[in-house]
Amino acid sequence: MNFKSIAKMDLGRLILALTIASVLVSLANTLHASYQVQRQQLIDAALETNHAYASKLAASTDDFFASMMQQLAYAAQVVARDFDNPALLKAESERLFLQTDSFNSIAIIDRQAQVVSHAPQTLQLLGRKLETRGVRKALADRKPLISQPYLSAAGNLVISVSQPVFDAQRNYLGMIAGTIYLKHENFLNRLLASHYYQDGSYLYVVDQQRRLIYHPLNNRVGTAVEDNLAIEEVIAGIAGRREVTNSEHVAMLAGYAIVPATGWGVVAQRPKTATLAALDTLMLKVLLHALPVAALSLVFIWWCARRIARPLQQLASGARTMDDPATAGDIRRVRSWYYEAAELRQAMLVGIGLLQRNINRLRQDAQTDALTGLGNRRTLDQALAAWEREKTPFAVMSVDVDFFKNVNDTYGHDVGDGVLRALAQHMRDCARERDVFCRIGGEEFLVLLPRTSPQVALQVAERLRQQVERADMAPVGRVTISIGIAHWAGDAQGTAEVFKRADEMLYRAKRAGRNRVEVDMPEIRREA
Ligand SMILES: Nc1nc2c(ncn2[C@@H]2O[C@H](COP(=O)(O)OP(=O)(O)OP(=O)(O)O)[C@@H](O)[C@H]2O)c(=O)[nH]1
Repeated sequence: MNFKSIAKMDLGRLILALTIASVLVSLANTLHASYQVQRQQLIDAALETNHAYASKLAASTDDFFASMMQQLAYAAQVVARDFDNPALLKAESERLFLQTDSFNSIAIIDRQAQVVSHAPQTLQLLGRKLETRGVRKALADRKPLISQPYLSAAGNLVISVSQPVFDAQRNYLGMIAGTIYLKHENFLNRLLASHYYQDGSYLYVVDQQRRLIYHPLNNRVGTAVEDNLAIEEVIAGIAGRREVTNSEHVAMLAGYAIVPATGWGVVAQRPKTATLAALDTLMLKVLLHALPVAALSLVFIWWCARRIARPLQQLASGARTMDDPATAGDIRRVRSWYYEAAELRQAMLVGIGLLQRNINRLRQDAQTDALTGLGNRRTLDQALAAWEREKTPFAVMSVDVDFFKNVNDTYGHDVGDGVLRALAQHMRDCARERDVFCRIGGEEFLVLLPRTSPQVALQVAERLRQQVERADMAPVGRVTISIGIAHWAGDAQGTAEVFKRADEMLYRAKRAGRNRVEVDMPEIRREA
């Protein structure tokens, strides 16, 4: 929309357009702000939830390991009483294996790394020397230990939890170890797998080497995860929450916590898209709730805009016809119910008053002969147009001062003007209100007498002639006039002819000796 088309808009439409624009902008702004706030809230809530959940699971896992340690410590005390008794070792290892489902296997190992008992028996490790890193480290350290993941003798990816076995004299006898097969079902992954949503949320556990201890995708267990800020922080001992990108390049909202017993990190995360999925529906609801009020306010504003614009529109249409006399009445009727419109109306009324007075004066000036104050040719034309239209019969008196040149020559032009003014006054005195007097040039005058018969016109002319003849026009003294009369009967014939005939009658009067009246009707002339 360019400036020209805006300039053609009326005030009501302008207010409405402005209001619609501002309502739309504020609606969009509200939606945008509300979208941003809701979005941030959803993200914060998801991060917080994941952090809380990761912390809870880290604590549960820690408890789980503490409980395992306790069980193994008790068993270590039992077997320490008679470490050379295979039946006792077997009974204790089977008890441990069967009584809880914490371990996938139990092994009792002497200080030469030889398996002296194990459960389940299907492992067939009895008498075998275990050279795994976990076993070597546990035997070397001689203290409670949770190992890093390693490949067991049976080829399973495992972690082992072990307690040293000391006899009553604090002699080191060996160790009792429980193993957890990371890729098999066990108590640990049952505990961790309880977190699994349909919306793509999941949880995983990494050790200090960034290796996955637990992951819902079993084949990823044992693999290392690189370039993940959440993992970097959690293995550095920092619990927290942040947005990360997972190995499949999906943006995730992650919360993470540390398992103190192992230094593992538990990471719970939810896809960002799933978290924000509800937002579009939420925004639609916000929009639907906001729309009725917005629509109602638009209707209300439209109504107000019309009421505000109406007096100005009426004043504007009045301004277009200020020269029309009816406009003042129209403007007076405008209901200017507010300050500016009332002021404008008042100013326009004053302006119209001035304009009308000026127009009337100009109109009058345009139709008035400046010297005599009688009408001029324009007045004549106007009257004729109306009478021709209405077929109004009229008589014409063509009046001319006799020997006026002598007056001018003898007394001067100014005195001549005075004579013309005096003559004009005599004409006014002799005629009626509705008659039209014009000075059409020099010392020639026309008097139009509507609805007047030639006889009556003759009487009027005679009265005028005699009055002028008797008047003392000092310093000139006596002045006479000659008059020619013609009549238009309101017939089809144009009025031009009647003036011609009135002129002819005037010249006839002049030729006949002046100071006379001649009528364009033979019978009347005879009477006269
Ligand atoms: N003072 C004055 N004289 C005017 C005006 N207009 C025309 N005249 C004069 O009127 C005179 C008209 O003279 P003429 O038309 O010759 O006729 P006349 O002397 O009146 O003689 P007749 O008409 O034949 O009786 C001229 O001298 C014009 O100069 C005017 O406005 N004022």
